Amino acid sequence: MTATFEQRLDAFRRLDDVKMTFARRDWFPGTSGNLSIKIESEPLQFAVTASGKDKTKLSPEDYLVVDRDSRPVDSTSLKPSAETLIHAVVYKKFPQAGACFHVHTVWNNLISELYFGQRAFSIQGQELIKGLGIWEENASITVPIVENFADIPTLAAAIEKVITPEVPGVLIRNHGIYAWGGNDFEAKRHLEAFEFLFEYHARLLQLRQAVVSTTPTN
Ligand SMILES: CSCCC(=O)C(=O)COP(=O)(O)O
Ligand SMILES: [Zn+2]
Repeated sequence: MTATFEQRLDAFRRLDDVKMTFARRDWFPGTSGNLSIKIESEPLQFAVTASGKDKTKLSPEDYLVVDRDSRPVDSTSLKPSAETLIHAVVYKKFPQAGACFHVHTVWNNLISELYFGQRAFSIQGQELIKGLGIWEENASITVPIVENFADIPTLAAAIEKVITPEVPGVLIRNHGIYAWGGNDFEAKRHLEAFEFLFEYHARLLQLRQAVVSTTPTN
C-alpha cells in the first residue's frame, strides 16, 4: 500500500523536529547528513531528506518518499539523498528499524580515522552505552568502520556486510556515522550516545597525551 497523506505528513514533521535539533548542534556542516523515517514495511517505503539541501533550514521541499529500490514513489523534481541506498540497506537488514540518521561530526570523523586500522572502535564500561539499549554490567560495544567508498552501491554493500543487530550504528572512515533505531526517538538516542562516546574517548586520548607531555621525568 502507498503511504497515506497523513503518514507522510507525520513522518515529515518528525523529520523536521530531528533535523532542527541536530542543526542546532552543528551536526550538518556543508549540507552534509541525511535522515529517514520508515512509513511502511511491506512494501518498504520511507521518507528521506532530499539531496544537497541546507539541513539547517526548513522548506516545503525537504523530504520525499522512496521505495525499497530508493526510487521516489511520487513524481517529483526532488532527488533523494545520494546515500539513500544506505538507509534502504538498514531497513532491509533490520525490519524492526523505524528511523535512520546520518551525521558528519568532527568527533565521529576522528574516531573513524584513528581506528580504521582495526576496522572497528570498541569501548567498555561507559554509562552512555545504556543509551544504546545495552544494560549489562560493564558492557562493551564494538562499532564497525568501513572505507569511504565514493561509489554508493559499493559503500552500501560494505555497510550491509558489517552491521549487526547488537550495535545500532556504523562509522564510515573520514565521513560520518549512520545510527538507527525502532523509531525516531530511539534512533536519536542511539546517535547521541554514540557521539558522546566518541567525544569522550577522543578527549580522553588528548588529555592523557597532555599529561604525559607535561609530566617531568627524573
Ligand atoms: C556535502 S556532504 C557530501 C555528501 C554526504 O556525505 C551527505 O551526507 C549529504 O548527501 P545528501 O545527498 O544526503 O545531501
Ligand atoms: Zn554523508
